[in-house]
Amino acid sequence: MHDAAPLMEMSDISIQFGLVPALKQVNLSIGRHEVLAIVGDNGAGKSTLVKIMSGLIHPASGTLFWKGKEVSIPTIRAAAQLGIAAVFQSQDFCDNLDVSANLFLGKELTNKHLRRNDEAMQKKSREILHSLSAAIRVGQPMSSLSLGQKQTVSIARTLLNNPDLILLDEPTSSLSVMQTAEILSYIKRMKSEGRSVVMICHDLPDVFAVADRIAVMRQGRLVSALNTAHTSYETIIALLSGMDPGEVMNEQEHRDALTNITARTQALKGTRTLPLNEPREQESV
Ligand SMILES: Nc1ncnc2c1ncn2[C@@H]1O[C@H](COP(=O)(O)OP(=O)(O)OP(=O)(O)O)[C@@H](O)[C@H]1O
Repeated sequence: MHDAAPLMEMSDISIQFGLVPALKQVNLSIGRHEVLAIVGDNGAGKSTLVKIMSGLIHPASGTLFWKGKEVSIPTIRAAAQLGIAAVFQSQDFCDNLDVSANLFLGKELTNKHLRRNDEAMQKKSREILHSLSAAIRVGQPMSSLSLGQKQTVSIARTLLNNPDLILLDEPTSSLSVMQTAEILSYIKRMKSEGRSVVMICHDLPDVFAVADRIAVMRQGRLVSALNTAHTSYETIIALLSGMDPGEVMNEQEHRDALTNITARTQALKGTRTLPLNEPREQESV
């Protein structure tokens, strides 16, 4: 494994559902300690891409690298073993159980007599919620939680295995302004703990509030992946609406986007070390 390699690299990833090409030769890297937002219209391929990262579906072609090493991610369990955890939109909770029991749903801790160890689960749940600064009591019934608090529990669940990469599918959709602010603060906190986060998001203010880079997808292609600090709402909207990257990017964006692919390939082969903050483009068309 190469410490300087990106956390994950997706190279030439394609997949088709029947006659529908959902992803077409997508090249995308996820840096260490990076928040990457994926934006795009309905059907652009965002969820499919994230499902491939999470082991839910498998690409028809292309290669995945994890910390510089080629991997396949055939199952969610394989993803978890690598250090990848995901929150998808439909989360199953048991409303009759408390927060701690829901956090450990399907992964219950047991004592030496193989009985469920509620005390240990509550202790760990408290630690995780505290690490997020979430104001939720572990003994609270799930049914008493707001939508935002349920989303918090979903995110807390991902932290059980101490993952390096957390995948969030529209984590702020349907949330109030305050709830959204809370979820965004958790994303920042996870990054500050050294994790990387990939989030699919339709809301550009949320994207600009937390993302280090923004990957724009359209019709199964990655149009561009831009440093948030060097781009604007106008550029992202223009890319989303189908304009050519060359037409809408400013000089700095161009510089980011043109960082040469050879360096990236050399880094993958271990022959050159890319600094972590160096943009890893061309992650585009
Ligand atoms: N299981 C599937 N079977 C058939 N077609 C699928 C399947 N999953 C996705 N697709 C198709 O693949 C394309 C990409 O879908 P995907 O869900 O990845 O897009 P998306 O960008 O996440 O869209 P949305 O924002 O609406 O969730 C779409 O045309 C979609 O209809």
